[in-house]
Amino acid sequence: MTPAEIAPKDRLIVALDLPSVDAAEAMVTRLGDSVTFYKIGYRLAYAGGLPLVTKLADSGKKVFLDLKLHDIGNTVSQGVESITRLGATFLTVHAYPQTMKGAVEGRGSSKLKLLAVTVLTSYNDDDLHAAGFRLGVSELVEARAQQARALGIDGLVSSPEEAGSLRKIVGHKMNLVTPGIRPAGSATGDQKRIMTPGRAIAAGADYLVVGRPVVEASDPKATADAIQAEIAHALG
Ligand SMILES: O=C(O)c1cc(=O)[nH]c(=O)n1[C@@H]1O[C@H](COP(=O)(O)O)[C@@H](O)[C@H]1O
Repeated sequence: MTPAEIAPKDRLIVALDLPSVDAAEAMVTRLGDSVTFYKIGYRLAYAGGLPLVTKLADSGKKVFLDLKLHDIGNTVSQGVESITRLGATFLTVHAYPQTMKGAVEGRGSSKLKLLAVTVLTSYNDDDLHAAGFRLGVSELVEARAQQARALGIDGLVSSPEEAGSLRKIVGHKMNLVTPGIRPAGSATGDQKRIMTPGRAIAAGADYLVVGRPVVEASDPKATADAIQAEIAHALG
């Protein structure tokens, strides 16, 4: 989808990083109309949250299933084929060529959009070098974006810090989905490459993924509304 085709409200994706399906459903109820797009990741998926993907999708919400798949190509392909039946809008895989190729094969002609995770937002250059990588963050993000585009991946997950350079590489052919979002004054936690919601949109991000600043807020709905207002303001 081009930026103009994305409903402004859909640009905020709230990560339901909560311990149980009951807690996640209570949060969805609490957030009400303020949030249209939810992410289900490790914590909830491994706590029985996969059926919630279909339940939320059937209720009219959009779902980003964040399983960050990475395995031999055949296994990734078969896993993605199973996931196409859940009704998610987005699915993450790590941006390794064999993994991305397998995911594209498994997705087939379904409507599931594949996002490649370039370099996790908790990593900086030192973390990459410690993990054995030769390239720094910006070089590796760009190299992986080029490979993802060539393999038919639909979007990229990166920090908003890389949104400007990624847009030059992929134009509007791929969606840029950015975690590492921190409203002014909120705790950074383990994130290292962060931006405020407004700055991330101005930098060219299509979707903002926000977890703890919303789900751990004393008033999650008011926090989500404030982020939505910041996004709308940045979009002009
Ligand atoms: O794929 C992701 O969603 C992801 C990629 C990345 O590089 N960094 C990152 O933080 N995420 C996810 O985005 C969410 C961010 O959560 P908060 O740091 O609590 O806002 C978490 O669910 C992460 O798993």
